[in-house]
Amino acid sequence: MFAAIAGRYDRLNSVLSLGLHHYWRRRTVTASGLRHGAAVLDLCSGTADLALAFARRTGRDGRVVATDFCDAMLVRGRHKAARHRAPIAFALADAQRLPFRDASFDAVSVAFGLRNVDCLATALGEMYRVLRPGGVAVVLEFGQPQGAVFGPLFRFYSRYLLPRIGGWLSGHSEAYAYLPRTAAVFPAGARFKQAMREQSFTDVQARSLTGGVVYIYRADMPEFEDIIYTKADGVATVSMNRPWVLNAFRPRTIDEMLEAFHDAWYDDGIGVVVLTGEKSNFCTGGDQKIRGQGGYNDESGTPRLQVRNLHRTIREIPKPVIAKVDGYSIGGGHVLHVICDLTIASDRAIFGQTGPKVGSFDAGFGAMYLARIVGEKKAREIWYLCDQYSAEEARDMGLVNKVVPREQLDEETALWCRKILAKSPTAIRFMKAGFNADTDHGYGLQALAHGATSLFYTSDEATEGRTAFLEKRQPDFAKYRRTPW
Ligand SMILES: CC(C)(COP(=O)(O)OP(=O)(O)OC[C@H]1O[C@@H](n2cnc3c(N)ncnc32)[C@H](O)[C@@H]1OP(=O)(O)O)[C@@H](O)C(=O)NCCC(=O)NCCSC(=O)CCC(=O)c1ccccc1C(=O)O
Repeated sequence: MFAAIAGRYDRLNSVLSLGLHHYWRRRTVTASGLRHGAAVLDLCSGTADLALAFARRTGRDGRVVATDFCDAMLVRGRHKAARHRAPIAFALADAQRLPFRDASFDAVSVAFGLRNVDCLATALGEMYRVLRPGGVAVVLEFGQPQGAVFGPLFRFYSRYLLPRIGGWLSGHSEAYAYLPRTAAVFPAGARFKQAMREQSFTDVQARSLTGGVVYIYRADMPEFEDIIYTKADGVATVSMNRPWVLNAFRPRTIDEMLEAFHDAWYDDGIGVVVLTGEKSNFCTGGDQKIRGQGGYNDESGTPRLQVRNLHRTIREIPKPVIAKVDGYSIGGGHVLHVICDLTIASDRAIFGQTGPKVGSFDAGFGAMYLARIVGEKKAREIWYLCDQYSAEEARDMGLVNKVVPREQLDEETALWCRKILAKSPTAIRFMKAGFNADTDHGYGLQALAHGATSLFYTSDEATEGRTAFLEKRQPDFAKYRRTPW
């Protein structure tokens, strides 16, 4: 159908929109806020009008890639780009399976295309995937104008006049009956904003133009790569987002969590922080796959894990931190929930330490504060045996405040947040400081303990633990049992 109308597509766009489509596209480019030199991916480009508008904005140093699943449209776009000497690359591509690497564009745009895809969520997910952190998505799409006069007028135009004029000028009446049909059922406005939020876009905005005939949506790809950080109704949520390793963390993850916690600390609108993990797991501690000879390597290859600062920040932020735990809370991921003020767990949560199995330990708050919570004998059992404990067992030992069925975890956590937010923030702040005071002496111990862990990481014994995990075998520590110092 799209191939059949490609030849007359541009002229019909101008006739049917009374020339407004150029203005709408210019406004879309402006809404993106992009500058010279940016890399833009335009989806469902058709004859490349929006890609051309972007190319004018991003200039010679920029990169614009125009894609469509209809080759006949792209052929027209290619000729047009050549006529305008616009540096645009063209690619045949399905918006639901983009042939581009993760995080490779500053902006992804689409005009009048998303209502044609089979699965909107999949296409939005792909847009999110190829955007780099801090990038922007802009969508231009039809709305459904309301209002006592303009609404019925517009519906009359799109139901009766547009298909006739379109059919008459293009010779393909079905194509121009299809357009108003899909526009009328597209989830415009608030529903589309929600669809974008569900794909983790943040700061989603919608602006209606020409009385609601079209909407421009603009949304951000969060600056963070390893976490999802959101703020709503007085609650900041920090969610670890590396599901392929069950949310195990690397140096960048810890750096980003620190940044998010500091933002929540200084935001007067925030009264509670929720720490959680994406895709049904909390966290499984340090990422053993990037653990080198001296510890957890950052992207430049330097061992540098700011776990000590993160533990301090969770303790010191003058607002309660609630761990919302589903799935595994294991190793360094277990220590994180231990340090949080409160823990709410789903009935499928699993808790435990693994350090002595994988060549690691936390002899700081991970030992001392754990023992304060569950008692000396139990804390020693947890670290020496490295067993796993169910949510009910964790609750029975005082490690978890409440266990709820998985489907109630969000609502229960939100309820606890609301209860806290209704209380005096100063009273809560001083109560937290008072509770902390009892174990604040642990800071020196923590510095020594984490220093010892870093030194331990350089040893053959610790390397055996890590290597055994990666090779999926039991570690052999027998030869490291030496005469005590
Ligand atoms: C959590 C498991 C028990 C889950 O087991 P299972 O259900 O069988 O799933 P798997 O197939 O094992 O996992 C799926 C997939 O994820 C990968 N993965 C899981 N966890 C990690 C991880 N931590 N690092 C890297 N990769 C991980 C796993 O390999 C699979 O991938 P494939 O490619 O498919 O193989 C089990 O997964 C498990 O035991 N995981 C390891 C838990 C662990 O030992 N964590 C590290 C503990 S040490 C630590 O966290 C220190 C860091 C730290 O915080 C610290 C540093 C310095 C001083 C103090 C501290 C401190 O702890 O406070």
